[in-house]
Amino acid sequence: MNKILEVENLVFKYEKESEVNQLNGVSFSVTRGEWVSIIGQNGSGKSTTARLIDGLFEEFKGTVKIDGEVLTADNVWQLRQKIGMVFQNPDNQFVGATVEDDVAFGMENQGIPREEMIQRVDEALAAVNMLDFKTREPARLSGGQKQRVAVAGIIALRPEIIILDESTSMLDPTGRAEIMRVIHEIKDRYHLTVLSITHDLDEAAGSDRILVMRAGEIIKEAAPSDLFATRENMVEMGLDMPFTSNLMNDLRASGFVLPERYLTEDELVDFLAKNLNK
Ligand SMILES: Nc1ncnc2c1ncn2[C@@H]1O[C@H](COP(=O)(O)OP(=O)(O)OP(=O)(O)O)[C@@H](O)[C@H]1O
Repeated sequence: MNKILEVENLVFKYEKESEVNQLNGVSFSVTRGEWVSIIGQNGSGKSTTARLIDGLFEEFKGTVKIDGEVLTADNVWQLRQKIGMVFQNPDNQFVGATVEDDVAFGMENQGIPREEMIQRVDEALAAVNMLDFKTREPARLSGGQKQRVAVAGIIALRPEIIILDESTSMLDPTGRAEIMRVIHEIKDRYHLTVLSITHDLDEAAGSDRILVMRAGEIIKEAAPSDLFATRENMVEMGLDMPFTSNLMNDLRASGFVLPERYLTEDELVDFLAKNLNK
């Protein structure tokens, strides 16, 4: 299998003097084209892991391999071009005077020709439904609109790995689903890899694989259907269940016979539509 990302035994702490590590031996790998979600309680080390992969910390133990190359202080700028990271707070990533400048910014740094840049800016803004805001000032947008523009900036760059760190947390459920659909489409079209940190379990349910973090460690790695199969599993890890799992449990309690496995929202709707009409 072609591994685009391999992380081995990462140990990291923010403060040298501290006795507590924020990452305590994190290891996992991601195959090219995969969509992997990281979930876990607040403070479990999800964002720290993502930042470390993006080369934002110099001092850590363990190795990060991107596209087969070990990340070092010497190649961080070159390897970082393969990664497009969308942070939780979009305010920290706006640099341009207008939305279009902003989306173009990363491409300018990569020396992409002007004609192609203009085309990609329009394409990316259209994908996130923000084309009408092209000449607006980013600072005046709402939190959700800023997140859309931040996603457009990354889509336009077409990095090999997209890392989403709670990148849709300011959007309402419809907006969130819309952006996720766009990222899924882009991912498939350009065969990208996605690593997504999220608190939204319904979103995580759409991934190929889920990593669960607790106290700086990965405590579980599973396909969504296996992870969400039992409530005990999730409760034990201090997590809730996705919406459909909770709904399925309630329906079972009222006497409905449902499949044992986890169903996505669409699958559950289909199942109920077929079986309620009988
Ligand atoms: N800049 C920092 N300096 C010191 N400690 C930090 C810093 N950033 C995060 N931490 C601590 O590191 C630990 C892991 O934080 P991290 O943000 O990686 O967790 P997380 O799982 O992403 O949480 P959340 O879901 O709340 O975003 C937490 O205890 C946090 O308080």
